[in-house]
Amino acid sequence: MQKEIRLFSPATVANVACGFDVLGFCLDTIGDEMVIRTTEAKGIKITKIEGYDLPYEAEKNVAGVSALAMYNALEPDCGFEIEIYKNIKPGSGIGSSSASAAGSVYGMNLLLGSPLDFTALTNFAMKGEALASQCEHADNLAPAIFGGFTLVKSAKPLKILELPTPDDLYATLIHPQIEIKTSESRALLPKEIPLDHAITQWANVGSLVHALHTSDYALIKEALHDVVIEPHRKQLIPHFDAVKTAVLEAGALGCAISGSGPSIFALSKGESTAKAVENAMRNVYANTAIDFETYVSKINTEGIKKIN
Ligand SMILES: Nc1ncnc2c1ncn2[C@@H]1O[C@H](COP(=O)(O)OP(=O)(O)O)[C@@H](O)[C@H]1O
Ligand SMILES: N[C@@H](CCOP(=O)(O)O)C(=O)O
Repeated sequence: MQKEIRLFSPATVANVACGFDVLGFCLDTIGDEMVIRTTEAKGIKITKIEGYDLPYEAEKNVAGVSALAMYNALEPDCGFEIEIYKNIKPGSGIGSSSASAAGSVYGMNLLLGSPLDFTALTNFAMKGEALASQCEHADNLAPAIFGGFTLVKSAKPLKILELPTPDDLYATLIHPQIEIKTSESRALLPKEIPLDHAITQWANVGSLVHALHTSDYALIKEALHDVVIEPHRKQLIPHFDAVKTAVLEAGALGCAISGSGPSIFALSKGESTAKAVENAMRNVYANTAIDFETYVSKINTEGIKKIN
């Protein structure tokens, strides 16, 4: 008998300022929907894509690549159809590719009776993510699958640490409607970094992890800085410095590039500050010719979930 499942697959913020390729958190209000269905015919088929123009061939769509990796490893006695209802614009910096790569394997696993744990699912989803970014990074996939804040302790072998989410922490995002491909934004980065920058950055990562554990908002504020990646990428994002200045004046704890951009995120203590930060972001872009969307979101501690 055919079985199907409908999922909400959330957007995510990777890097979280200081944690390039290791830190990420999951958003609440922004995400794709996906339907995964078992079929008698073997194999993986993408049968519907709405929202954005993306390839239907499983080998060219991140959802198909991760699904095929899992399918070939498990060799189940059914096939799967995938429908993607895309709300997250590809090339957004809020984990558009990750939502699809994670959603297909998460749904297949549920339909198969959950034989795999979240780390194994993330491992298969990384194969899909690699199609988009030319690199098997898990800093969007881990928060999409586990929920909350996550730290990728190592990618090979994959080890993910779940971090606590302070109750009153809110994210605000602005997404300028331009596309920055993760693969291109990664190509800009230096292969080596000065030791003093590395020292600052790993002190900030350690401090941010400690601050999340202790709900220390003052320390979150001190730790949300990126001296390694932001100087190289910020020129891709129009008005980045103006947004950062405006949101810090509006009371945000910190502000940085979301993933590889162009989205910019800020973290704030309390919803009213997060909304004031949204206004500050909007005011900067309102006087420009660039279209944009803004979002205020609680941190989503659940991750991908079954709906209906
Ligand atoms: N299901 C999918 N969802 C999003 N992007 C996809 C998908 N399948 C393939 N892609 C390709 O991946 C690229 C977008 O991924 P990426 O550059 O990492 O953006 P994002 O930061 O939004 O994840 C685009 O080239 C897009 O065509
Ligand atoms: N660590 C990666 C994260 C990319 O995130 P995305 O949302 O832009 O795909 C990077 O910074 O390259």
